[in-house]
Amino acid sequence: MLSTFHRLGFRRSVSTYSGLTSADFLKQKTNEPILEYRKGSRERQDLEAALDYYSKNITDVPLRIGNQKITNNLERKQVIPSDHRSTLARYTYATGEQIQEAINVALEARSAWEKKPLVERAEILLRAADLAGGKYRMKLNASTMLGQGKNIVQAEIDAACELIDFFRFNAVFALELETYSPISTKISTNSLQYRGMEGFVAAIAPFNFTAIGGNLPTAPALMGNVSLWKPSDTAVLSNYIIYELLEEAGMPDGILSFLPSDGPVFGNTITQSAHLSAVNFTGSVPTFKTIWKNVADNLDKYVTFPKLIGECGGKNFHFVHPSAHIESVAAGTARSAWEYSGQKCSACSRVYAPKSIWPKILEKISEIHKQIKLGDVRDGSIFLSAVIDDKAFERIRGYIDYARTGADGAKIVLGGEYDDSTGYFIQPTLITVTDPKSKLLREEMFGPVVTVFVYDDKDVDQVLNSVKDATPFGLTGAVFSEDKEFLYRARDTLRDAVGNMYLNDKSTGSIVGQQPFGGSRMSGTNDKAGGPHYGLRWASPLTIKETSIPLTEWRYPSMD
Ligand SMILES: NC(=O)c1ccc[n+]([C@@H]2O[C@H](COP(=O)([O-])OP(=O)(O)OC[C@H]3O[C@@H](n4cnc5c(N)ncnc54)[C@H](O)[C@@H]3O)[C@@H](O)[C@H]2O)c1
Ligand SMILES: N[C@@H](CCC=O)C(=O)O
Repeated sequence: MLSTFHRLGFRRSVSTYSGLTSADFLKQKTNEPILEYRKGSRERQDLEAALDYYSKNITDVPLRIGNQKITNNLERKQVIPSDHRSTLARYTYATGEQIQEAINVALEARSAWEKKPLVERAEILLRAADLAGGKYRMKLNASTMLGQGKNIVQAEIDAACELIDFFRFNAVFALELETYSPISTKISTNSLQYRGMEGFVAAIAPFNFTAIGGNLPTAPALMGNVSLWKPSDTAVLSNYIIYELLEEAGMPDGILSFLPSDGPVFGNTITQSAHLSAVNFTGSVPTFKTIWKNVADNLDKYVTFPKLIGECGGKNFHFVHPSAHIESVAAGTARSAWEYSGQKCSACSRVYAPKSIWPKILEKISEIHKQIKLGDVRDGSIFLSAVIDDKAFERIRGYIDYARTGADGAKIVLGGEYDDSTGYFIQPTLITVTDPKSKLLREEMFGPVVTVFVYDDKDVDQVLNSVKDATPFGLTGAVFSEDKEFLYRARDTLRDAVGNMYLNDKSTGSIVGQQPFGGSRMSGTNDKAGGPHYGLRWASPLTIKETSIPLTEWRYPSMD
């Protein structure tokens, strides 16, 4: 495989901040290193310059359809959540007609793209990875920090490292798929081609991970598909920077259209097209259900059955056994529940803790809570910043106010304050409840709020069993126990309740190539982005049998 890249002129001369290039990656298959951004370092200075630039300049984001850059209107704004009077970018919504035009352009571009050798498409992603690691790294990080409310490290692990990893691992996993060939015999030569799907893919992205925005349209494109990319309204700028770097990496016109748009207008237009081949969605359960229902309503129209891939929400748990390592429960829970304001689909939002050690855990979490700083994303010392927008602020505030009434035996133990005068700030909050069926333990809040149910130690097995089916979700969960017999029993009991399980570790932080990610039940179709089989979801494999000895006999031997 390496020699193929060298033959194609894949050079080492690219400069990246971490020093790891795609050429190195092909030999080592390692994840993109996370930069530290210490004060005064080169990367910190460059990041601060990029933050300064985007803070002072409003960026215009066009629609991209084929070779057109459409900048009419630009009536919509992406604001900075921690300073919501400041505009980061201006953009416009694609109309239904423009989305239809993008479908036509994509269908036109599809045939030549799908016939290109996979290695040539992979090479574009590998070049894109190097651009993301070098020239574009600070643009990606600064736009993600300002637009999506991430602190330095949260932006770096997402917009730089995870994006780069998606590009590189997807490319290599796809090339590895191609190494399989079916058995051929004396009379027939058999082959399997990982053909792209007939039609177009609609890639619908969430706000919370820039890397997911980049992965949803490009993983299908790698496999020979054409994608309509609909970014989230609150991640338009960072997603467009990915579009630009892909263009620089050699992505031809028409393969990806960039279409900020009203969700229902986009959803209705793509599901009414006979040529929809797949939806690659990441976002909330209600939106995915709407899309699925739209597809069902249009089922008689389609040329091919559209594949529906959706990664959705969660109500992720930390289950603590009396033998658990207390510091690790406290640090893991504070990190998982509060970093990025609990806006990771995998964030811990419910904890089951035994009475015997809960006071010690709470003491440690309280110490952490005292040191945590909430503030503007440009302040390098913050742990978390504002939540994404006014709707999120209202939703999370509603849950905190519910807890404040004392319903379900709720008590706000840490945090509980909020203020949206400058930014959508919500303090990291910890609530205890006495009712194990409380909605605070069942519903996804998607904010920096964790709910704890303290159980009697003698009930540990009964509580473990109840966690299994306590919510409709099945995304992530963690068990903390130094008692290995219990740890593995819990792992087996909770097998259907998660797609990613953590033993003695927090429920967030999956890494491409290390923990392929996705959940089941209402958390999604569990296609494991970042894993070796993800590419298969975007192929419509074609099997070809070529016979060298003509078939002339029609009778079976048994007939004689
Ligand atoms: N499981 C995962 O891998 C994963 C990863 C990230 C986020 N998430 C989930 O995503 C959610 C947060 O993201 P969000 O707030 O951006 O989600 P969302 O459902 O509000 O929006 C997701 C996307 O769908 C679009 N949309 C809205 N209505 C639509 C319609 N009718 N048809 C087509 N598209 C439509 C939105 O504009 C946006 O681009 C949380 O529930 C989180 O758990 C899951
Ligand atoms: N891969 C991420 C979650 C993605 C969803 O938001 C994590 O596990 O931290």
